[in-house]
Amino acid sequence: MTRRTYPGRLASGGIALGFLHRTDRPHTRTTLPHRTSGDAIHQITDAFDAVAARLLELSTSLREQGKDEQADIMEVNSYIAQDHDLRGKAIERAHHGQPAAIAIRQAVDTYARAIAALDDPTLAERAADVRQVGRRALNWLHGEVGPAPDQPLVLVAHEIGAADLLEPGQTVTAAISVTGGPNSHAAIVARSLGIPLLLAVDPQLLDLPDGQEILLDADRAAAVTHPDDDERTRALHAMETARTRRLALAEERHLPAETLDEHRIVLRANVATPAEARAALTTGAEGVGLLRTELPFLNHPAWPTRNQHAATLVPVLRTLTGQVVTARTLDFADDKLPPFLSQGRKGARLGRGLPLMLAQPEAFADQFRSLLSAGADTDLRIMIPMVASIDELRACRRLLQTVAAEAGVPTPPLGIMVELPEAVAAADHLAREASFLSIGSNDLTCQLLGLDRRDPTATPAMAAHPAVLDAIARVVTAAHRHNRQVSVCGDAAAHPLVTPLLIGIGCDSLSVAPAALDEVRARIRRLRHDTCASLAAVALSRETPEEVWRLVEQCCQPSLP
Ligand SMILES: C=C(OP(=O)(O)O)C(=O)O
Repeated sequence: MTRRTYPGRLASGGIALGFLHRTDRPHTRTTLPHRTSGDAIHQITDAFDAVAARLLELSTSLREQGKDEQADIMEVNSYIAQDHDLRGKAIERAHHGQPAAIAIRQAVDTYARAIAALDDPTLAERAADVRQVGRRALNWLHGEVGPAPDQPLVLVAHEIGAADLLEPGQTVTAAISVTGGPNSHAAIVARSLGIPLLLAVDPQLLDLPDGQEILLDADRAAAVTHPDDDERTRALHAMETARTRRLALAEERHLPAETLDEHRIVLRANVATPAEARAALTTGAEGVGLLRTELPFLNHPAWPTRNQHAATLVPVLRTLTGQVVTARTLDFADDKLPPFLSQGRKGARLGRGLPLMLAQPEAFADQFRSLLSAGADTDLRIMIPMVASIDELRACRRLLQTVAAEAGVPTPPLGIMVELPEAVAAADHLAREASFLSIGSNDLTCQLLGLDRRDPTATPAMAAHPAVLDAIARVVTAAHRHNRQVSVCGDAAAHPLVTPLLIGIGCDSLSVAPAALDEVRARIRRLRHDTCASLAAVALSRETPEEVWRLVEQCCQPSLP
């Protein structure tokens, strides 16, 4: 028994112990058991039908348990298994004489590769879903959908899928994957279930036999085979502590996000789907601080029409009836350009969302029309991304006023995202005319520090860089001079080393992922606003983010449950 450590990249933290179970062992048999009596074409159809039905069953059972976000993911996977294009590609190969398993494998590869080639990180993750569906179809053909062992499992795969983590009748304590990204569905599900997930491990791990004990240790971002007794005890203890902590944080949901010296912070959620909107309300969000509207259109062939906007907006806004909803207009930026904008634009400054939208006033007006109508039962606010100048804000307002007048409804509050250095420089003018300001710390940090958003060093903690803090402080001062509220809706709002600084600088509101709401609320409730203000003042005089992180660690680390 050799002990070995496999380092990786953490996509979901925690410590867990369990027995290795590989979910995607290669099929070695050349002949298939007779799952179906028909030819290859029938086998393909039956395999995809069986997978679609299984995933739908899984989705229904998750929905019955109130796990809507996970249910939605399974439902989407089931639609992939029903996709005519995908099946068609496999059937075409079968027509040319290929056996069902090979036809499915090749069709799935081609389909997934075509999606991944769009060079968009979000779609690359959808390609992973297609491969998972393909793997399930192949498993079905090989008769390998039996129940998993009744033990605490550490799932291991070349590429873990969300459905692997959700399969009922098994206890998954952790998962390890050779490939996959931190934004994959598997990573989202792992984080929402509190299952530690390690990515980018050495593929040699795949050669280990099922059933051997394996430890996933977030502190070391590593998996360890044959852990010793001390490691085992520590892991079991950490697992129990994490479970108790999640329950304790949830106990505070009904309490306001207020510091010990009674400074109130408005705590909202960032959402894009109805499932996230439901999760936000369940976890006590005071409405939505950022509704991302562009995500459904990243693979869209043309500017979305009014009806296409409505199809995506109505379900999520219906969930949010009566709530504050800060809806951001389409934000097609360099790192998320749909095909109809990407040609020849890579890296070009024009790739930023707002100039593109203003160059298409009819497309822009269509989104306003849909928002006004779909959001009629919400407390709707509209937010413009990537604003660089007062002229841009005025152009947006004129268009919104025209659309609202046509519809015979009042013009909703119109605010801006501050995520460009130009907006920081023009903060005073912008604050005078915008109804509210929201700091997009993800982009602003990268813009100010010259980082690419896909750069692994572009972490939310980098918002503690004194240059970024200084920019945020300027925006807050300008906004408060004009009685405008400032929110932060980038990921830094939820980072333990940045939240106290944002509160200390004077941000009025934080908007975070629904999964982070309990933790951020509990953190706010254990901070003092006056301490945060002194801390922020000192941080602004420091030179590096490392110095600021140390400062926060020393004076402002509340002990959460
Ligand atoms: C919230 C932000 O926008 P995005 O949706 O691009 O992350 C941001 O940049 O901080």
